[in-house]
Amino acid sequence: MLGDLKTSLGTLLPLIAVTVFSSLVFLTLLKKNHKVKNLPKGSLGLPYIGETLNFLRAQNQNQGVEWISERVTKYGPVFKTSLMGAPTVIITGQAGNKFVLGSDDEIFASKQPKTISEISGKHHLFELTGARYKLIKAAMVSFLKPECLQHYVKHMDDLIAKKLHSETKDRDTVKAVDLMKIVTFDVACTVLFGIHDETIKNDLLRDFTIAFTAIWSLPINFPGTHFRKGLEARGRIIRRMSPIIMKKKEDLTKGIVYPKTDVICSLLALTEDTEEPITEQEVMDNFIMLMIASHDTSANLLSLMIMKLAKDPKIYEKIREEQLRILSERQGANENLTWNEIQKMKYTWRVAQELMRITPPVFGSFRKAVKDTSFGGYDIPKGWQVFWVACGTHLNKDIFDNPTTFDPSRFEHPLKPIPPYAYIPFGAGTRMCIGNEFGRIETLVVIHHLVTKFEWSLVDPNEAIKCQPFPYPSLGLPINLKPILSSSKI
Ligand code: HEM
Repeated sequence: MLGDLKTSLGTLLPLIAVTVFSSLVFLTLLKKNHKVKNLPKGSLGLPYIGETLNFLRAQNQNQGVEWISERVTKYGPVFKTSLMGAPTVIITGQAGNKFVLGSDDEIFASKQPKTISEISGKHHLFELTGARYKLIKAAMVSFLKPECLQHYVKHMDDLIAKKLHSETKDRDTVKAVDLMKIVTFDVACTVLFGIHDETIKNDLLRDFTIAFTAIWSLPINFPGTHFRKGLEARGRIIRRMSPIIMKKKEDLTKGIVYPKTDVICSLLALTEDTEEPITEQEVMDNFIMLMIASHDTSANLLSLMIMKLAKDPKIYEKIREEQLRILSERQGANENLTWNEIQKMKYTWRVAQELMRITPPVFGSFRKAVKDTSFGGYDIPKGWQVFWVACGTHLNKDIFDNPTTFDPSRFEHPLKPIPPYAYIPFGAGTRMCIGNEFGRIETLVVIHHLVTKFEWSLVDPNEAIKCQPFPYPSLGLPINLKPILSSSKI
């Protein structure tokens, strides 16, 4: 992000133009709101830039929670700021989460920063509302619901075991973040999208890596910027994927594949059932969006788990015990994990839940007020952004006792029930994550293979976390990895 600013003087010229133009838009938005009497307290900072750089700097230093809590202390749980070029109201707390996440499209539209919509496209779930949103979401959910996913456990298990083996073979040290990104990308390509060709997968991974970086840059379309490189990567992804999508369409008509074969097929199958058939553009944009939504989030959770397990041998041992017990109770000659075995991984998942409580992969997300509304006694003008954050409830001592203590057992026997909209690593309400079950299975299978086959230690036990915007170890988490040779049934 700051690298973009430094590239060259040439880069700054379009930035100035964008800033001047956007400042005018920004001032117009504010002017329009002159009738609004009671805006939340807080600072809008400079026009357009607002408090963006300050916020991103805090995120980069893993101080996002502190950035929010300083303002909550100063202004209260609902406060105004300006982020990513637009006036923004940040709403914290359980009632606030319920208001933002529980409201429908008529009050808040799902709204992503320009970089996301330009790179992932404008025809996917995050950008859609109304009947089209429901239709496309239903097609994806038909593949992602547990009843369907349980048929893919064996496939995922095979893929993950092979990938972990091939990527760590003859290596004493690996960067765990890269390893997890490679594994989750491979699973998404193969299981979600039915792409099996290794060369295509490698090319796609290269371009998606460029696209991921561009999503968190300044939206300056100029040679050399991350954003321009991201748009070029999008072009290459489209050229590579078009023939694959066309072929699946033909195969679907011939009955060679069927809607539940993968997510692309389930989207293409919509063509026959709707008055307004699904377009290739819609399939493409939803493919790109889903790849972005599914891959980095799970890789992030897994990287944090690898870090936690290396730092806390007691938790590593308890998870390993659970996983070995599952293997020892296995009947017959089955070599693969089963759906039932996944359901037995209760402690392992509680560790993941507790990690996502303290360090959620998704810090928060934007909405846009579709009409004037109000919350907590303050007005929220039409056109303003609203930002919900997980930390407002995840670290609240009235909801979670000793909120900074890492204690997976709080998800086993909670002393008091967790209220709705308080634990939200996957969001909540209408726009709640539809891939949570896929993410859960993938995480548990990877951890199963890691703890039953490997021991590892951190190269730098003091490695810091940096939010980019996901909270990744800043050096990519290099680990010394050692295979465990003695376990039976492994
Ligand atoms: C640990 C893994 C994951 C985490 C922490 C996570 C988190 C989230 C969160 C917080 C949201 C809500 C965003 C908002 O309200 O603006 C969301 C939405 C979404 N996620 Fe996930 N996610 C994960 C894995 C996945 C996977 C594996 C997939 C796909 C297979 C996926 C697909 C989606 C989609 C499509 C949405 C948008 C839903 C909608 O707008 O209706 N996610 N995710």
